[in-house]
Amino acid sequence: MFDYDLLVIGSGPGGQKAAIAGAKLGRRVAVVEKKHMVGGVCINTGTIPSKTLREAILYLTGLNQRELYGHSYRLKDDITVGDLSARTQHVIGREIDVIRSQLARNHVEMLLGTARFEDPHMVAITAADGSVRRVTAERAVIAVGTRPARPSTVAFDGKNIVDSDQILDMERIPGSMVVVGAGVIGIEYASMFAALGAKVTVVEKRERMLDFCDLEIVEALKYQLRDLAVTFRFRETVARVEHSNGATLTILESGKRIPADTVMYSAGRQGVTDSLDLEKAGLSADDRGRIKVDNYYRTPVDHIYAVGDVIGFPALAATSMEQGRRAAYHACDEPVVGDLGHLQPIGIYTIPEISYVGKTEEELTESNVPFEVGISRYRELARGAILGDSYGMLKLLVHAEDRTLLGVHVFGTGATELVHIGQTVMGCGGTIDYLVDTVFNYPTLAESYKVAALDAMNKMRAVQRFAGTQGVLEAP
Ligand SMILES: Cc1cc2nc3c(=O)[nH]c(=O)nc-3n(C[C@H](O)[C@H](O)[C@H](O)COP(=O)(O)OP(=O)(O)OC[C@H]3O[C@@H](n4cnc5c(N)ncnc54)[C@H](O)[C@@H]3O)c2cc1C
Ligand SMILES: NC(=O)c1ccc[n+]([C@@H]2O[C@H](COP(=O)([O-])OP(=O)(O)OC[C@H]3O[C@@H](n4cnc5c(N)ncnc54)[C@H](O)[C@@H]3O)[C@@H](O)[C@H]2O)c1
Repeated sequence: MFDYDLLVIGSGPGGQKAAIAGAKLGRRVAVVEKKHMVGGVCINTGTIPSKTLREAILYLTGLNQRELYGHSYRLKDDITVGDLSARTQHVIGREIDVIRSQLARNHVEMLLGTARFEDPHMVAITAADGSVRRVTAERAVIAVGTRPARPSTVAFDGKNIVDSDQILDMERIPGSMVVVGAGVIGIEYASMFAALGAKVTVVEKRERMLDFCDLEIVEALKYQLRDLAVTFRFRETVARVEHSNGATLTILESGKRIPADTVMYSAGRQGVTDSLDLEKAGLSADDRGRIKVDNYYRTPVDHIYAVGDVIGFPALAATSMEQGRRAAYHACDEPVVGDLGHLQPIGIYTIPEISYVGKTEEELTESNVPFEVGISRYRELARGAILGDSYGMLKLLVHAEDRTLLGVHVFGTGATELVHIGQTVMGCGGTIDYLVDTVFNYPTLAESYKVAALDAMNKMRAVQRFAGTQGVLEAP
């Protein structure tokens, strides 16, 4: 009766995984995507280019080697935009190939164009040449993602005043830069340009940045960024940006004026729902273009699901993929177990990187959970010395009574990988006894788990001693 069992709009991480999951369950599936955007924001303008850029910057500037070879060490003296974009384009091209091939071998049809609803089961797809094709589907998954939010008062020109998509097309590396908005995107790019030697000023209207992260770790990041000549202006709002002869002047509401070669806006993102004609499907979006869903990613129209950035927080490639898979399973009447729950990791690819899973100290204190902190510093690990990372740290938050692991916070080399050891222990309901009693490879950064677990254990023992319950800690 319908052309497809499942129609997915958008080929970002959410759309891809929804499509493949549907196909694996034997459904006839198609994905609609604009010709130049296969792979979504994730591959073309977001996660992949920014993470590749970071890697290219770390390699070419030699930043991570300077502790070992001296502060003037650089792999290349005059780093150009060409040096950086060569690597980015290589990785983007490769990832698009992988996605195309995965979709094709799972018999997912790719319909190139922009989709809009004509009714709850029919979508019109306008191709680049203006031709329109109509298809019907029993169920649909909306995975259209977001685009940068642009204040109407700012005259973006794509060269000196840019958003976080346009920064990837920069013609030269700026000598100075204002970053508006200290969210994840703003801070990641601020650290990259600072590593390249740009004088970066970050303007953020809130009191602190990355307020969902552990305070001590954010302070450590701020210290490292200040060391790279980043200036922070918190509780400040940009009033306007002036532009003349290839230079900019950012004027803050407080009256401060900041001259810079480039101003980059990273002040939030907006769901790409305005061209979907949602009302024809019986749906609507909020003022930030986001669609409301239930626990199964089902919109108020039962056979239409929405996943990824278009449904809002946490707006990560990592979670979007899993939301896509779960939505497709539900749409195809396949059981879905559990939810994404409290073990969702956060990875922030600043220089140095941050990652965490579970609770922060602030959250535990607010909810009166007694906890102990175990810390390991990379500078005391042999692997830290070998790598030349003296600032990294791993922090474990441990329940003071049953010794279960409540949170893992990592700062420094490999943080986004290391966090998964703690996530696994937490997922299995493990205690730090496991980490204390396990042998880790040496020399590794993973060893930091044992060092931090021992630190927490020693602190808890000190409390026990004081309380007069000397002796071996009892297993919970
Ligand atoms: C600079 C930056 C860095 C990031 N870094 C990370 C990171 O390190 N880790 C992480 O987990 N996440 C990161 N993210 C977030 C991550 O990129 C997003 O969470 C993820 O891409 C969202 O996936 P999605 O499935 O919602 O779709 P998206 O990747 O947003 O793609 C949506 C697709 O839908 C298409 N589309 C929209 N409307 C239509 C229509 N009407 N018809 C057809 N197609 C349509 C678009 O063309 C687009 O290709 C970053 C984002 C940015 C911007
Ligand atoms: N490593 C990662 O996982 C990663 C990397 C990049 C982006 N992302 C995702 O992309 C999404 C978007 O990120 P984002 O950083 O653009 O948005 P955001 O909403 O997280 O941050 C925007 C920041 O800009 C500030 N701001 C807004 N207007 C301002 C103004 N006029 N002056 C000064 N400050 C202003 C806000 O207070 C806020 O702190 C996030 O949800 C994030 O999860 C994830």
